[in-house]
Amino acid sequence: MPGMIDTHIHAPQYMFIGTGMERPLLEWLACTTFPTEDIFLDVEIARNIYNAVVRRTLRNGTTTACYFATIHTDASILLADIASQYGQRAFIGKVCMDRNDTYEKYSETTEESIRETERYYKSIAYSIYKRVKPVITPRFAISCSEKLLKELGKFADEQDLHIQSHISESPAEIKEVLKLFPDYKNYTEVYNRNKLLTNKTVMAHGCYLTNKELHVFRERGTAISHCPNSNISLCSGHLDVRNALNHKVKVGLGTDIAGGYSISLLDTIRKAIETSKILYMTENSYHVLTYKEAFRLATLGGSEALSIDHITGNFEVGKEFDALLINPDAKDSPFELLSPISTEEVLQRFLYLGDDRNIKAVYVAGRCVVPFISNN
Ligand SMILES: Nc1nc2[nH]cnc2c(=O)[nH]1
Ligand SMILES: [Zn+2]
Repeated sequence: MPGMIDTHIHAPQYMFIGTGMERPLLEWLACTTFPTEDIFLDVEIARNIYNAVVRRTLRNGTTTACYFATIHTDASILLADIASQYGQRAFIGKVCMDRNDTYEKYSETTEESIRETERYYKSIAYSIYKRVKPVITPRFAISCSEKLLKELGKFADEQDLHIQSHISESPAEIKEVLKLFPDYKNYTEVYNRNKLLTNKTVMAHGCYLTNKELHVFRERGTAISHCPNSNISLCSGHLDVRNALNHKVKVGLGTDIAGGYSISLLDTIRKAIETSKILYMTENSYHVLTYKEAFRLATLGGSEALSIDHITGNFEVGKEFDALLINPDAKDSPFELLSPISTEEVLQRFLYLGDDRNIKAVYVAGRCVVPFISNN
């Protein structure tokens, strides 16, 4: 099958995956996330965690990952180096934040953030990495001044770069954004007026976007990364994917490690279907996401979200070969194939029950990357 695409994952947060999800978003950021990310100033800690996260994502069939790193430029460059060594297709952002009232230690000055983003960009863009690209990464509106947003939007525009951030994830977050940006009519406008919504932008979550805001997303060609595990784990809300798709907004899937606790896009597929079933239970006219639609979101949908659907996402002739070799009958498989079943049923069973034990090999651009090619 085609390789899967994680359109939103925080590499440093792999350090505390599966723990600390008792608090809602803003408290979770202040108490768990910022203190952990802060220690990535130490590149040896970063090396250890980044090696582990790249290996684990690849083994689970993530051929393309769109990563947030931390505010630290050198550790972010190291993540790019590790992804490249293992042969993963990756978009990697040095995180920008010049405002952090909840954990002041973990922030930059506006000038530092801009200067370091340029240094980071140059280091990746002029490197030998063929399939690792830099992403302009304002963390979210709460952690950025208007000046920083404007400068980052300008820089992304000048260099024609990818952009990633978070939007409308939780009610408390939205309330804070509207308080900090009183001259803007909604959250979407904060990014749009600062040139941060383009057809190379991926915004995570979007649970509370209004139809008017979705319309702007459609007009700009901006994508949403649907992160259902995280949305549930942090009690943030639900994205109505059907409505986003009906508005012709590009949608991909994201694990959002470690707001989400599973690194596997198979889990994200399941949670996306389950979220849509929850919405159906409150509104019977709702059309539940089918497993085929969720499979598409994890593959071609992700490539559309990242504007790389001319390169990857399915097996169309002319694209690069990003693929998984699945063995549904693996010796230690988590499911059986007892009665004769159709290929579609095998796929469905793998999507619902399979895991990395069924993924025998992973290819990126025709090169076998699992079993691993790097022995870091
Ligand atoms: N889920 C999630 N939302 C955020 N909003 C700003 N930063 C983050 C983050 O690290 N994770
Ligand atoms: Zn996130």
